[in-house]
Amino acid sequence: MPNNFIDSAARLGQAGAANYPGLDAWRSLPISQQPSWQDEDVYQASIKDLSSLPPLVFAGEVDVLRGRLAEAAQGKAFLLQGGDCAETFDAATADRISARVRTILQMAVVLTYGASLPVIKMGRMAGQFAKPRSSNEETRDGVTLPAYRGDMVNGYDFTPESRGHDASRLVKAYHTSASTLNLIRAFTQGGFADLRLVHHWNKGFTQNPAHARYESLAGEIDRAIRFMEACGSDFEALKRTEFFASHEALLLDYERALTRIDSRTGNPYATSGHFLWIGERTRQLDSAHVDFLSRVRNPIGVKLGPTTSGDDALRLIDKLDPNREPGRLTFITRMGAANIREKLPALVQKVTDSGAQVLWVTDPMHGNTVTSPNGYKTRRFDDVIDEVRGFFEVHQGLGTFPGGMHVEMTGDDVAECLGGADPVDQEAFLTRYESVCDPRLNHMQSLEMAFLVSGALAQASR
Ligand SMILES: O=C[C@H](O)[C@H](O)COP(=O)(O)O
Ligand SMILES: C=C(OP(=O)(O)O)C(=O)O
Ligand SMILES: [Mn+2]
Repeated sequence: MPNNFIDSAARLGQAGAANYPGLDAWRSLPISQQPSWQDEDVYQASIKDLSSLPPLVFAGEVDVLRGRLAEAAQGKAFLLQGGDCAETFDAATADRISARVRTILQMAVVLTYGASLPVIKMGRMAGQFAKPRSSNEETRDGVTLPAYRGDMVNGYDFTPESRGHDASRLVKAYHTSASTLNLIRAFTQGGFADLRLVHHWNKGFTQNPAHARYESLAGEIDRAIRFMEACGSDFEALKRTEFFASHEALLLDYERALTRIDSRTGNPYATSGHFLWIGERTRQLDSAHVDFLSRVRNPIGVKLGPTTSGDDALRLIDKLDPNREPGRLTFITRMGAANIREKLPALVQKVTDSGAQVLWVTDPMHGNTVTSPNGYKTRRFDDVIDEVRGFFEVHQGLGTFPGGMHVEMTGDDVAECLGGADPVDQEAFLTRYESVCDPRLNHMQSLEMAFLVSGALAQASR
């Protein structure tokens, strides 16, 4: 992340946020997917703590990201957004975080090299701790308990104690986000992301076809760097990289308590992450989530599923991006491979005709979830790739820019999605399925996807 934001950090004030007009309007609007905290005192104390803790991100960084996303909306950059479906407190370790960051860096290199286009790197990381669920409850062997809603709300263990909604977890989520972000900043600014380590990022991952292909690409990059160095170029820009943090803005009490006023501009910023998105389940026009996110200056996203109409999209633009500011609003479509070619064109056409310039991103995960015959929530790699292909085809057909990709992935060698070049089968789920919510692409499947997308992106950016 850029280093020149100390000033805005000092200026981000909590005092002003307490009375800022409109920031609490959401409280009187319909709201869904919120916890029922079991202890009011713990809840009040947690919100008080969060309100006085330092911001996790700074307004200046958020503004930089808005600028980068504006470039993507104009076809001059590509957004790569990836990470766990649900981060957990236990997995916030150096090894797990570095594997994920490395995988995103590797995917970004593949995309940048293949398409000659800047790639904006963004983790579903350092705050992705709250989950919307289809059902409030989960039943196992005749026992029914509250559903797991992310580590910010309750525990994954299937016991009544663990599944109770405990507001002290809000504060733990903040601190876990802070330490995750600290490590990400150290990695991406402190030498780990130096492009001269392009080979090194591949170390420690299992040998597989994508690994081998990556090695050969890394060799080409090495040669190009050595050539440029021999020509006397100083590669300061290659030594570090920007990396942004994002999560679904689901628990509005948490988001509101971390909202601060930037005294440079007097505008409110959600400081829990650089980029926040509204989920498919909470994007109703007159809902609390849409209202709250309409009032912060961060770039924001909205997930759009297959039932979204062109009018829904236009109304969301009017509410969330009334000034039609490129970079402000990202539509993350998650139609499903079977629907995208049929449903996406009308949506994109309507938005384009309205003159709005949103950033279009594909989430090829959430419309392609199935249950495996042996009972695991999974996705077929081929369906995921098919949705990405459909996304590129639709945009190519309309002359619009396919500006990014949003994936649930990890740097670990898990078995959660079926298929890939070194195919994962359902038997592997028995020993290597680790996700507490949705299935993620493993390291190799993530790299493989980057290789498949880089060709399509090269064509789109020509
Ligand atoms: O990540 C997205 C949702 O939280 C998740 O897909 C919901 O899953 P469920 O249908 O098992 O509740
Ligand atoms: C909840 C999620 O997705 P969606 O809102 O698209 O279902 C998610 O991204 O984890
Ligand atoms: Mn998910």
